[in-house]
Amino acid sequence: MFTGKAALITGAAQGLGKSFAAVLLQKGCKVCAVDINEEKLQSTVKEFNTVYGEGSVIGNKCDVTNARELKESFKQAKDTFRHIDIVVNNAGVVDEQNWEKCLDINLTAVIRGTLLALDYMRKDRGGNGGTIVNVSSMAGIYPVEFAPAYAASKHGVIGYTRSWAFHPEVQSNGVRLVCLCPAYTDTDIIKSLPKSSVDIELYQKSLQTLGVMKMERVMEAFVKLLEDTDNIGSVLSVNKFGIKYWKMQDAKL
Ligand SMILES: NC(=O)C1=CN([C@@H]2O[C@H](COP(=O)(O)OP(=O)(O)OC[C@H]3O[C@@H](n4cnc5c(N)ncnc54)[C@H](O)[C@@H]3O)[C@@H](O)[C@H]2O)C=CC1
Ligand SMILES: CC/C=C\C[C@H](O)[C@H](O)/C=C/C=C/C=C\C=C\C(=O)C/C=C\CCC(=O)O
Repeated sequence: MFTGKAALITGAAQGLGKSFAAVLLQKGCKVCAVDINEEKLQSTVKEFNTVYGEGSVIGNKCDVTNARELKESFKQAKDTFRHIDIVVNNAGVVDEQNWEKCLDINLTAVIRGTLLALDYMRKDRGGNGGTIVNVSSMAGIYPVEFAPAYAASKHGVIGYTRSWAFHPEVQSNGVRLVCLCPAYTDTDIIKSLPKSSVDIELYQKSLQTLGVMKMERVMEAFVKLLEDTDNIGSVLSVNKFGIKYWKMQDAKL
C-alpha cells in the first residue's frame, strides 16, 4: 500500500510531522520534508537518510505562508520522486497574541497546501490520485477558551477538508481527504503558554484533565486514517480515551 509512494509533509523537522515522516519511511515511502526551521530540517533529513537509505528523504526549507515557497516545495517533490501520493498539511503554531499569523499558518497555508496537492494528485491533471491528511486537533471539535484563534483555525481545517472531500470531481479523480484531530501530545507546541494568568490556569486544568499523549498513539491513528480507504471526508480523533471517527458523515446533505 505504501511501497514506492511519495509523500510531502509540512512541519516535518520535528514533532508530529517528523514522526509522520518516520512512519511512512518505515513503510517504504519516499518523503519530501518541508519546514521553516532549516537547521532542524537538515538534521532530520540527515538522520532519516542514514536510517532509511540515501535519497529516501529530501528536505525543502519553506515558510508555508509563502505561496511561492510552498509551490516550489511541491515542484521539488514531484521532480525528485516523479509523483506525489500523500500530502500531510501538518505545520502549525499556537499564537493567540499574533492571531493573524496563527490563522495564516494553521488555516490559509493548509488551504494552499490542499489546492497544490489536488493539482498534483488529480488524475485529470496528470496525477495518480492519492490521500491528503490535514492535521486539525481536538481544538477543531471542542471549544478552547484559552486559545480561540487556534481553535478557529482548527475548526476551519475540518470544514475545508470535508468540503473538498465530498466534491464529485475530487472523488472521481481518485483523491481522498481526511482530518486528524489529536489531543495534547508530547511535542514542543504544548510549551506555548497562554499569556494571562486566567488562561494559564484554564490551560493547566485542561492539560491535567486530558493528559499528554505519547507520540506513538497519534501515529497509530495516522496509520489508521491512511489504511481505512473508505473513510472519505472522515474526522479521526485521538485522545487518552481512544481513537474514534466522528459521526460527521451525518452532517452532510
Ligand atoms: N502536539 C499537540 O498537542 C498537538 C498538535 N497538533 C497539531 O499538530 C501539528 C504539528 O504540531 P507539533 O508537532 O505538535 O508541534 P511542533 O512545534 O513540535 O512542530 C511544528 C513544526 O511546524 C513548523 N512550522 C511552524 N511554522 C511554520 C511555517 N510557517 N512554515 C513551515 N513550517 C512551520 C515548525 O518549525 C515545527 O517543525 C500542528 O498543526 C499542531 O497544531 C494538533 C493536536 C495536538
Ligand atoms: C495552548 C494550547 C497548546 C497546545 C494545543 C495543542 O496543539 C492541541 O492542538 C490542543 C488541543 C486542545 C484540546 C481541547 C479539547 C479536547 C477535548 C477532548 O479530548 C475530549 C475528551 C473527552 C471526550 C470523549 C471523547 O470524545 O473522546
